[in-house]
Amino acid sequence: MPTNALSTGLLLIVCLCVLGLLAWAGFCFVRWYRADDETRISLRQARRIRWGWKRLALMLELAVKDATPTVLQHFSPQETPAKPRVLAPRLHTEADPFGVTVTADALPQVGLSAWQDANEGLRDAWGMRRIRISQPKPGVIVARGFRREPLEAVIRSPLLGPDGSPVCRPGQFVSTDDVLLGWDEDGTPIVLNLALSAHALIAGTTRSGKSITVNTLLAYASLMRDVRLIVIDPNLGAVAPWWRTAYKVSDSIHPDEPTEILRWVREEMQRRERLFWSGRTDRITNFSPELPLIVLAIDEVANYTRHPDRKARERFEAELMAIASQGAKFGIRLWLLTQKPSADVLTTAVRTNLSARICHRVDTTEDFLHLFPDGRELDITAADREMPPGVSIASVGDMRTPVRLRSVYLPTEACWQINDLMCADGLQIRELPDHIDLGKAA
Ligand SMILES: Nc1ncnc2c1ncn2[C@@H]1O[C@H](COP(=O)(O)OP(=O)(O)OP(=O)(O)O)[C@@H](O)[C@H]1O
Repeated sequence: MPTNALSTGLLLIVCLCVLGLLAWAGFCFVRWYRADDETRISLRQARRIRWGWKRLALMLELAVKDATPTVLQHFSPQETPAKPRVLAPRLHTEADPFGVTVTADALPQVGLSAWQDANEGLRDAWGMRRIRISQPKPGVIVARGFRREPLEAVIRSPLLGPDGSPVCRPGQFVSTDDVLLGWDEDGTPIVLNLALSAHALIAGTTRSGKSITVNTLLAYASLMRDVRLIVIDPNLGAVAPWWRTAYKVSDSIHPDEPTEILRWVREEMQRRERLFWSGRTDRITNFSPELPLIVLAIDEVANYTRHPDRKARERFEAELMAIASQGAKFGIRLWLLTQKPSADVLTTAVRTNLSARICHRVDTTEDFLHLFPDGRELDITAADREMPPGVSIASVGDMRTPVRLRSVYLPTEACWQINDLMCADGLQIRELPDHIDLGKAA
């Protein structure tokens, strides 16, 4: 029966619409549920942007009026001419912790310059602190709205939940996973891939945020099942939370004990050399628990390279140089931390091998130039007293130019909690040093 077929068809369409709506509602709920507090605020803002868009586009001359009659209007018997239609660019919004990214179609006569002219109006109407407008390809306009400045925000590490306790588990990561170091001033995530990266240098005066930055690195390295962590730290600051689980540790102030560790690393490099023959390769790129990537972090490296015991200092520097120049291809990643990156702390030969650079606030332009030799040509500097803790100038991975980076916030207390999880999982390999009594410390 045709009527029956019609009603079945209608019912099917209604069912499909309801299913579509349910799927959409489910998607929105999951997105909302998984978002952090700041992203939820941005999600609300994104909704407001979409709802008020047509009116706003017209007011800011980002819409065009089209007087061409539609097919229906063309054949309708009206005497009066058809009302022009408002054509506003189609929008796609994406929320993140810093604001909303709006991607829009460019219309004829409403291109990049029209959007740039409307920048102030958009900023006020959308309630943003600033909007960066770009045209990544012809026909597409991107308006990146910032509710808050990425460099001013305190951004919790993704390893922590909303209450600040760890939401990670031991062995969760591998060395090829990206480590989120932080965000640049445009809200772009800055990530580091330990397996693909090389050695690194982190500099900054006291209280500039070096430890918080290195906490992230040490935490991820500890949670990676194909990474072995070695930490040398005369201040017992960065190493303390990882003391019980790191493969090798030293808090010695004299260079001899660290030199022994470096020697072991070098011997390991020699052991790995035969893999080049069997694997017909010139570098190790695949890591596993049997052949782990070795992350070797040395805090306050100046303590060793400027130690008054000249012979001991030279032995340390010789080993360090060998690892810096040859270690990367054997699967060693050297991370050196120093307050002052000057030539008497690290020789140019060592420094040139540390290709990833993170420079927190430093005292002088010379210090900055030691990390970024072409720093005078950059319009950013870390020799800036106003630079807040946790912000640095960074160049990691295949970045072409250095960026301002706000490190994610992973406090030392949270590192201890992560390490407690590792110990509970049976990964403890040593006790805390004799003189440390956790009961008393608590
Ligand atoms: N990414 C960050 N987000 C928010 N606050 C930060 C961040 N980094 C550092 N801070 C703040 O700055 C303080 C000092 O940071 P941190 O201990 O890392 O400095 P440091 O350079 O290691 O100092 P020192 O050399 O004295 O150990 C922290 O206690 C914290 O309050």
